[in-house]
Amino acid sequence: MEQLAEKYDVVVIGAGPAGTAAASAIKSKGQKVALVEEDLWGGTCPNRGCDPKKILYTAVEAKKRAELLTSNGLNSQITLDWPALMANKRAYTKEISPATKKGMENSQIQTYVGHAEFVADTTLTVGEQLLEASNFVIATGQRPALLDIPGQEFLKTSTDFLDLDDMPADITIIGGGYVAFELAGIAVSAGAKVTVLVHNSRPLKAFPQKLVTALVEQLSNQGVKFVFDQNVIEVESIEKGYRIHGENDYQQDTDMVFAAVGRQPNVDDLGLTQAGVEYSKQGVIVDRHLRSTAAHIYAIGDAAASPIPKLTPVAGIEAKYVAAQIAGRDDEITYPLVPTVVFSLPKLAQVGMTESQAQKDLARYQVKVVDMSDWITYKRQHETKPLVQLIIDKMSGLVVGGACLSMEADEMINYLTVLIGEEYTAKKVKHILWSYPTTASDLQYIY
Ligand SMILES: Cc1cc2nc3c(=O)[nH]c(=O)nc-3n(C[C@H](O)[C@H](O)[C@H](O)COP(=O)(O)OP(=O)(O)OC[C@H]3O[C@@H](n4cnc5c(N)ncnc54)[C@H](O)[C@@H]3O)c2cc1C
Ligand SMILES: NC(=O)c1ccc[n+]([C@@H]2O[C@H](COP(=O)([O-])OP(=O)(O)OC[C@H]3O[C@@H](n4cnc5c(N)ncnc54)[C@H](O)[C@@H]3O)[C@@H](O)[C@H]2O)c1
Repeated sequence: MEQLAEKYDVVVIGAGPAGTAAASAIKSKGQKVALVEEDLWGGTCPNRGCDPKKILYTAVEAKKRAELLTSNGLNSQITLDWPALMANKRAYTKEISPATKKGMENSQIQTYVGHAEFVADTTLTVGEQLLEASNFVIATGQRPALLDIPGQEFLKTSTDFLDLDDMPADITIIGGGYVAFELAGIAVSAGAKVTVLVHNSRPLKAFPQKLVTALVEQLSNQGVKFVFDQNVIEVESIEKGYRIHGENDYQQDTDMVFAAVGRQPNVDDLGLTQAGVEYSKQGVIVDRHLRSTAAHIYAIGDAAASPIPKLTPVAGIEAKYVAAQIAGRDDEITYPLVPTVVFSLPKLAQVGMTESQAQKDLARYQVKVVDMSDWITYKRQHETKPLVQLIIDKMSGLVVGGACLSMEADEMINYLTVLIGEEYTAKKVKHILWSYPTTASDLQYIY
């Protein structure tokens, strides 16, 4: 007997920040919505990404700030208690999945547990269940990429790191992006010997060279060993831990190896071909309306191959946009400025025009780097070489891009996001009465 399909206006696949926000926004517009999740409700960010990382980082940050004040007013030696810190993290994350699912159900969103797979362009299966809808939203996110090398099975990922029972004595991280720099900072602070293997000589490529070089220097001073221009070709299991083999006879033994070499979209086992949805290595191919090649199927968040940083606030904006599109709006998506922070030691943040974009037109743009070491904020904290970089449009005099390396970079970048986005002139910034002495009051010296 043929199985009857449950019918919805919209089925959303994936209950991460993108999918939950989309389902809520679509429901609030009066549509009948189902949301499918095969793993943890809430997705990557609160379960194995931003939030657990930030919980671990909060202790790391406190330790770092205390260390900077040692001999300058603080005496005690602070060490991280990894198992207790992990218990603190788990106390937070264990509530996320059930609470998120319940929250969706309380909003009258129909929830399904299992793997969604299209069987036609209007129908998908979740286990034995058939779901039919007029519109679909693919919000399936990404998973850590691994390396296609012998010993691939020994590689751990950021997900494993953020749930380690104990911090190993010696870890190696392969990669030179966000994850590598964040995990390195946490691990070295927790007492591990850390090696970062980068396959080229330019880590954190999207960030300004000078600030990245300063970050590498500061992490190195804290004990992180960076090895550049080294391609890993094999990971071998040995009696105690692993032996990493690289090109040119490079060899190194370690207790645990983490791959931090990017993320790959969860699109390959979704039955997309049956639905007429095209995809690439970057994710579901979408137009400026976030519509896939099947016009009634949208893709948002990390699963979409849109040219915008893959971050939680971006997923949220795309979710609300798609809900409005499904409800009848037809404008192209526009993004506000997207600030981004690498939570390392110290933090590295950026917003707006980048250094490499400015360098293509130096007749128009000025790149200005300011060393903030002598300012009260950084003197009192005893920070090593805090830097800020501004990109200034010489024609208008406006700041159009900013980057910052310091323990205050996350807050500084939020201020810059507002000032750049709202096109504040230097005169206007200097006219604002900021509370003093704070990160915000430093803005008057930068502009
Ligand atoms: C270690 C780490 C740290 C990060 N830190 C930050 C940060 O500090 N700030 C920031 O803004 N961003 C950060 N990010 C990025 C952020 O987590 C993502 O951008 C965000 O989670 C994307 O949301 P999403 O809903 O698109 O995808 P996800 O959160 O990945 O959710 C997708 C969901 O879809 C489900 N799914 C997949 N396939 C199917 C299927 N076929 N059927 C049913 N369900 C399916 C998955 O199980 C998952 O729950 C970090 C990421 C990582 C890995
Ligand atoms: N604070 C944050 O906002 C935050 C934190 C973590 C992750 N994220 C998100 O997750 C994404 C993934 O982070 P990530 O660090 O894994 O990726 P990434 O894209 O930031 O960096 C990947 C790194 O791996 C290197 N690499 C690529 N292929 C390689 C190979 N075959 N061998 C060796 N090295 C290789 C790249 O050169 C690069 O240095 C980020 O782009 C971001 O969207 C955000």
